[in-house]
Amino acid sequence: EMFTSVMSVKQAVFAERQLLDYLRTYLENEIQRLDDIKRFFSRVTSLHSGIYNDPSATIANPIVAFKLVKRLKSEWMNVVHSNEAQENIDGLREGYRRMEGSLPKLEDLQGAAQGLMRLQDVYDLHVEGLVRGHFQQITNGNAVDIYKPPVSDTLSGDDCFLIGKVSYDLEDYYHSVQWFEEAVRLFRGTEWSPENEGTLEDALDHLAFSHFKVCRVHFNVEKYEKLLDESPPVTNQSLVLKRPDSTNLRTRNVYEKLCQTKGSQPKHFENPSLFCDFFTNGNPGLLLQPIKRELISLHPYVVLFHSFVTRAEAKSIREYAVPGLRRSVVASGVNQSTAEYRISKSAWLKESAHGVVGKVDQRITMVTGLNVQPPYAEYLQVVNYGIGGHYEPHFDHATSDSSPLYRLKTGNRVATFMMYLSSVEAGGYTAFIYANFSVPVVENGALFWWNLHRNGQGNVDTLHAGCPVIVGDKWVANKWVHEYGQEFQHRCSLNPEE
Ligand SMILES: O=C(O)CCC(=O)C(=O)O
Ligand SMILES: [Fe+2]
Repeated sequence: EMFTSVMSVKQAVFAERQLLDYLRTYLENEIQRLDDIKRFFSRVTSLHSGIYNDPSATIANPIVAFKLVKRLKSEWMNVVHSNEAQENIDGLREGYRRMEGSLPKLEDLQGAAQGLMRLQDVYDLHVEGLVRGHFQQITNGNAVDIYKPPVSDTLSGDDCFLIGKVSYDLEDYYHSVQWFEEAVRLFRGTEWSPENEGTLEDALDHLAFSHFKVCRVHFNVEKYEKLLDESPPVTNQSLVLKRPDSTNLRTRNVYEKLCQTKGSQPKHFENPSLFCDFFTNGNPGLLLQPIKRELISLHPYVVLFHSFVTRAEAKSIREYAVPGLRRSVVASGVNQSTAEYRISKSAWLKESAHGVVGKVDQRITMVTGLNVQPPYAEYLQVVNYGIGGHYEPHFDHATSDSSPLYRLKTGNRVATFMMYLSSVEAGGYTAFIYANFSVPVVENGALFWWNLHRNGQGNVDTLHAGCPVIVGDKWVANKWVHEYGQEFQHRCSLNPEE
């Protein structure tokens, strides 16, 4: 599940370096082997253009005759039946086999392809742009960069073919049509390569079937043949692709808009009850270095603390979490399971005695007044997002009595304290769907909000999401505070309105 965390993808770079070493050895051995054969070839060729030009005279020489017989009986056989080629390829395959455990699996390829398609959808990216390594939207007929990466790469025909194939296998013909069209266009201009999975014919074949599925009419053979013959790229202008509707279309539209923009985040000057200040919470520990507080929203109550952790603290928490990173799970009935809608890896830092984690816990208590010691809060959860990693709209608090969150026996998650432990080049906003605003990743900052009303009911306005990361290695850490132990900080109320 390498694709679920950029951290794990980074490790794949080392695996490929090792493979390069094996391939280099293989190539050197093969070049050596062919050089040896070439030497034999030249030697025998020169005999035939030299002393054998007068065969009757030469063959009479017993030495020459012996050498001819020996060559034909022995040397040719040794050359033709050499095992060296086999030994070389076996060596390469053995090296590859040793590496196999640390190489991506089929699910990683599928996950990475789906990550790209997720970016395409959520940020409304233009496929031709992606193929050229650009993150672009079409606005009034012009391609506009939403992010210009300093380093980039382009996609080949075969890359597009595989992305198309992933969606095709999932019967998602909306995406497969678009990617196969690109594959066809690119395959046309390039030669076959040994590393390719597909060919122009494969791409056309799959494109034709995808078209048929999208249009629900037979893609006529005539058109198909025309596609084969035509040399300029074929983009099917007549076909207007419609993205399949999802069950939660309303939240999807708002969610995607909030990922692309900050939404209707109220400006502080428009709403005087929103403000920024230096905050000590009356705590002597913060007197010398108050926290920069920005009140972002009143309903729900959301606060952003700037520079909540130092860069060094963020780094050591990330490093401390790496060995424990596992595919993130979500509550599913009484259990937990992995889900498409949460693509990341996470680690629970149970050793809160560890210096930095303890210090951060203390600081959360100073700023919020909340008791963050287990079992009144959960261990710190550190999260690293993957390729197009995201967390679709969800509540942090339990919405069903059977939720595994109640195992701590300290009630529901009354509040969330979420720290951004990295910056992100593009994407990855935290979006509050019903509240209609989003917060971009603020490196070393922390977001705080109450999940529950004072009456203990979940506040539906806290529905929130982590938008897909376009480019970057996004890390966050969650401290979820439970109801029990906070009675004096978050007083309860019987008022159904509170
Ligand atoms: O990554 C984000 O911005 C949000 C993460 C989140 O909501 C969560 O981990 O529960
Ligand atoms: Fe959340």
